[in-house]
Amino acid sequence: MSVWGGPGGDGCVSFRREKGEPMGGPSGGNGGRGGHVILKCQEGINTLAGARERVHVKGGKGENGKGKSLDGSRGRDITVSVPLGTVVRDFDGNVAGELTTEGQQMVVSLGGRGGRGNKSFKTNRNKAPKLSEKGGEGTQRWIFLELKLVGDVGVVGMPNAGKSTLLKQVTNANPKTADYPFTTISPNLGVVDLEDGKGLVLVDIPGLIEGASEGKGMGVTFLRHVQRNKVLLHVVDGNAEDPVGNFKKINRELENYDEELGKKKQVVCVNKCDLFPDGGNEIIEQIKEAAGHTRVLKISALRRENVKELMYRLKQFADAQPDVVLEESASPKVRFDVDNLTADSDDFKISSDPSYPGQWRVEGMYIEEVARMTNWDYPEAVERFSRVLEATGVAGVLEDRGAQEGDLIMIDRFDFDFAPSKTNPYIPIELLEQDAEILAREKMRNEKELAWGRGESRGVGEEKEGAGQEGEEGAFVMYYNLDDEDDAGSDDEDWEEDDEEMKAMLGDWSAFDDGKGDFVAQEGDNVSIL
Ligand SMILES: Nc1nc2c(ncn2[C@@H]2O[C@H](COP(=O)(O)OP(=O)(O)OP(=O)(O)O)[C@@H](O)[C@H]2O)c(=O)[nH]1
Ligand SMILES: [Mg+2]
Repeated sequence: MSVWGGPGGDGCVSFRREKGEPMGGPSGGNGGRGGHVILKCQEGINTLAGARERVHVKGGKGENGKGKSLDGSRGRDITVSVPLGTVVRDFDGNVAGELTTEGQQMVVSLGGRGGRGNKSFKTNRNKAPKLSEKGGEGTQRWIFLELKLVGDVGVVGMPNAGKSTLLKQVTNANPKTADYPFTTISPNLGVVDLEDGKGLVLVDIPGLIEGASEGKGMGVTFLRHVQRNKVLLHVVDGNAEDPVGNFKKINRELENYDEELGKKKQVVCVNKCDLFPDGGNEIIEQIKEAAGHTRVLKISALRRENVKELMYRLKQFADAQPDVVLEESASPKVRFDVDNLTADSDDFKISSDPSYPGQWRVEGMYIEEVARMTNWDYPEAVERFSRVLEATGVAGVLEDRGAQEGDLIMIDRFDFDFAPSKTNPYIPIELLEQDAEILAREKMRNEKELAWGRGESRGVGEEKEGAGQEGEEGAFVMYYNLDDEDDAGSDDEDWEEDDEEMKAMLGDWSAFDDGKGDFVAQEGDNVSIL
């Protein structure tokens, strides 16, 4: 399944315009974050079929920020319901986690961050910032879902031994049974209702043959399903040519597949005893000897002989065994809920090819994401990006490696000229701290949201791809509010006092004006940017 977090909404650049206050403060709202893609564990779903139908799942787009300091709303989270026991892996097969309890959620793809609007860039140094960020892209990845059947007892044995027949007779399941090997091609789960109200969950898997642990037959793919069962029920066809030999073969395969599986406690039933001329006692004795224990019972699955007795003994035995904790599920190897901006900003790589002098490729999750979120239409944003290059140390390393002014720098899909002397590194550390603060806040909010089980009310029926609220195109919004008295001076009170200073700072802002403003930058105007 390809999962793709929705893109974040773009931040907006706007300034308040009000009667008597032609130049209000910056009021461009932040874009909303894109919708996450979330897997949610739900009882009552028994297969991954629903999830499998959905090859591409994409979170909703965050709404763009608007004028009047209005932040865009968040893109819609998309929740995909999965059954209990779903294991989630990345493209390379690394386990990212496992969903085992009702309501448990896992973010498999984060929505992109909302871009900051210009109000967020306002500082004492720059009270009229003319830049905003673009919304971040959501992470896209392929994930693989696999259902680990969670049962008490794994039923193993040769093909045609009667495993499915037994399941059919004692549980609510109705698997196919037939007089040929490999009738069962995928695992079946059945619950035995024992009279005292307790249930016993049996997992019936396809028959195993010699060499199964090396991939022969079809059993090997299913052996991992029984790895977590507390107990194995080994079904032996007592009517086969060599029941004891078969019994040993299966045990060898289990052991070869996984040492732990080989050691797992077994209960053995010798099936089809209705066909034994001598009642099968001899076979029972031989198997007890081969097994090294006495948990061996003869039954006839078809005639339900001794079957109830077997189930009670199984239940008793299973209850006495400790729960199985598989190492794999205990420690996920990859995480899906981290985004690029929470990556370490110092973690970047610079490469150059001697046959292309003057060209440098900079790679790093953090710096690439900042580049993608930079709105290159705003000179201030470009300037800001240069400063991020300095603050993260990228510019310094480039210089150390011999990069010259005018060299081509490539970051993600962006190319630009290296201009070390042009950038103006005011307090670059503050710049990163400001970013770090925003990120930390956002992260906390996300975590809280997920902890509260946001989206719990969303049913399966709503799992369509959400369009989200599509934001307006373009991040540039001029907001004129000449008549609205109520708003006057509501947020940016300090603005009035600084009016003259502002005019000077605004530089060429009037170029964007529709004629109502009358500020024209003069040579020598102090234009400060952060
Ligand atoms: N006479 C007799 N036949 C049985 C008994 N149990 C199962 N069978 C028959 O054995 C055949 C195989 O049974 P299945 O339950 O399909 O065997 P399986 O172990 O699930 O086989 P695979 O799914 O191929 O691994 C069927 O024709 C059953 O009717 C029994 O106790 N007595
Ligand atoms: Mg079967």
